[in-house]
Amino acid sequence: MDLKTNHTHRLADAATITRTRSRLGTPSSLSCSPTGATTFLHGPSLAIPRKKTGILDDVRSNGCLDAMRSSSPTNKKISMDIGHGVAFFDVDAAYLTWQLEFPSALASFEQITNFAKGKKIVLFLDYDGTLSPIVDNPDHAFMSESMRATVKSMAKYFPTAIISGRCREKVHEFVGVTDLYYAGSHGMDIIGPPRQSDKHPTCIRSTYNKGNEVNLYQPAAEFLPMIDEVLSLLIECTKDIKGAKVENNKFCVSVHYRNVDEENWDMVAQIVYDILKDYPHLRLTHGRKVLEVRPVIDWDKGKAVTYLLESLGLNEDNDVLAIYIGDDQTDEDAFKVLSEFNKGFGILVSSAPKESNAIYSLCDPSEVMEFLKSLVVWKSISLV
Ligand SMILES: O=P(O)(O)OC[C@H]1O[C@H](O[C@H]2O[C@H](CO)[C@@H](O)[C@H](O)[C@H]2O)[C@H](O)[C@@H](O)[C@@H]1O
Repeated sequence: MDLKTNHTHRLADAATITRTRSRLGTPSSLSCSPTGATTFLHGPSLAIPRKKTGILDDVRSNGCLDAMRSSSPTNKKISMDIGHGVAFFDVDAAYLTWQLEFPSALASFEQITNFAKGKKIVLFLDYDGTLSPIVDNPDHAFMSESMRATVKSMAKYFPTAIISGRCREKVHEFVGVTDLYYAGSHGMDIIGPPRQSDKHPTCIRSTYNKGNEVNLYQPAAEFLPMIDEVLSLLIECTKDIKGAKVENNKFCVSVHYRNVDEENWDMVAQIVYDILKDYPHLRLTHGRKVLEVRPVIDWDKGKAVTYLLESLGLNEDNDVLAIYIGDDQTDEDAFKVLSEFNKGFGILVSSAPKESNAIYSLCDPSEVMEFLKSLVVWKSISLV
């Protein structure tokens, strides 16, 4: 794809910032220099974007706000009068009904292992909301030591890959286990096993931890300058919205609104929409209280799973059982690929009913850990 002919690169374009801000009713006292530095012409006190009724039309009419509201649902506790008072239950009736369609992978463990007998199991694990609980500050989404130990023992028995929306280096740092494959930026930055014959031209053979040979695959490499530009614009244009946080995920950008007052979510969305109007090669997807800006290339977590299976020499193997565990909308692409190509199945981590391409469910990261531990025990016993 020739990006240059269709898009004029601009570094933190002042016009875009000014246009976005004025559309949102940001005071005219705020302007931005071409380098992205903000200048307060009349003092910084007016720097918070204000809403103007009737202006934020796009995000209200295109369903974006609805998607933002419905992202990251949590289970509501239900109360029941049991005679001596009120008892609270962690699961509600709707969740139990939903589990008829998406049975618990723990409750179905025997069924799963019966099916897995004699098969080569490969594990794909999402990070946020799967291995670590969702927390308000993305920089503090740490994994517990017991989860780390569990993932480490998983890797002794099964090829295991972490596939995250975060930048690869960051998720590697969070997980801190070396004997795994890592795919960051929603699968657009993969460190995988060395491949014998490679159809992908942008693969680079390199050495990694312990001097092992690996393959680095970055299918969106040419988008890097564009992503950097948009990152600067997003940081600049959202900086006055209390609670908004822009995260650099290398080949994508996350715009978090979890800590923004709900009445200002439309402003966050409109800023992202307005900026993306100038970038037809970038698109927007929704995550858990986060808007994800990413290249339009035909690549996602599902493609990353296929790529890794190919790299492991297992894509044509009928005895493979790939298990993908994830909680997010972006994990659905991987669930779908596994079902469509009959390579395995997805397990959705959710404490609330949700539509999904997964087959099984788990409630939260603690259940994920229990499931992984059970797999390790089952495998170690079967080897004796
Ligand atoms: O593919 P994942 O590993 O699930 O990454 C998806 C995004 O996860 C992170 O954001 C989410 O988790 C945060 C920490 O719990 C939470 O504060 C945020 O609201 C969630 O959206 C991460 O920060 C993003 O960069 C990832 O894209």
